[in-house]
Amino acid sequence: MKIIGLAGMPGSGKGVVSSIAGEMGYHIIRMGDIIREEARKRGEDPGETAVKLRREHGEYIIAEKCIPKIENTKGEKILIEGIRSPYEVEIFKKHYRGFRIISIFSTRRTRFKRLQRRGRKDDTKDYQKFLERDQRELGFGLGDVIATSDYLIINEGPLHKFKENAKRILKKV
Ligand SMILES: Nc1ncnc2c1ncn2[C@@H]1O[C@H](COP(=O)(O)OP(=O)(O)OP(=O)(O)O)[C@@H](O)[C@H]1O
Repeated sequence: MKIIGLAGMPGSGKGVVSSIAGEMGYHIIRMGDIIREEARKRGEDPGETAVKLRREHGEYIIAEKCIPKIENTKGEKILIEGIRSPYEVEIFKKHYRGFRIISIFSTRRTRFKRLQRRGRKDDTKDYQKFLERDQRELGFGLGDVIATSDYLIINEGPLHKFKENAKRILKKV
């Protein structure tokens, strides 16, 4: 089984890579979906739930919730989108030899512009709010994950180039 973790700050392009991986036959597991599912049950904001879940059940909780989803997957290729902390990397490495992390980097300026354009429900046009979201993600240890990843894709240029790079790296891993 080939299993890859995907990390990057908000707006860096994780969704783009996931959809390419999907086209290549990967089964996609989104850590964000696990948080959103839990937030819905609790009637909370997903940002709040992400912090609370870790506080209540420890740093490993979101990764642990992914394991049964991975085990129930029939496919041979799995991509876990949205790894945020070194604890999560540790769990996946322990369970799956050969687990690799691909990170995506885009500058803050680029990411803010993209998120303004994307306009998903949790996207903001307020730069201060955007910085707060960045800070929350970094607080989970996302910076450490990116700094110690196995592959890095820089996403500052045109979308088609980024997609080409992503495809090449997904094939290489
Ligand atoms: N190179 C690029 N050129 C132009 N637009 C891009 C590029 N890369 C990504 N985008 C667009 O920017 C937006 C953010 O990308 P995407 O949704 O993949 O980010 P993300 O890392 O999944 O963000 P989040 O963590 O907030 O979900 C999307 O609308 C995407 O289509």
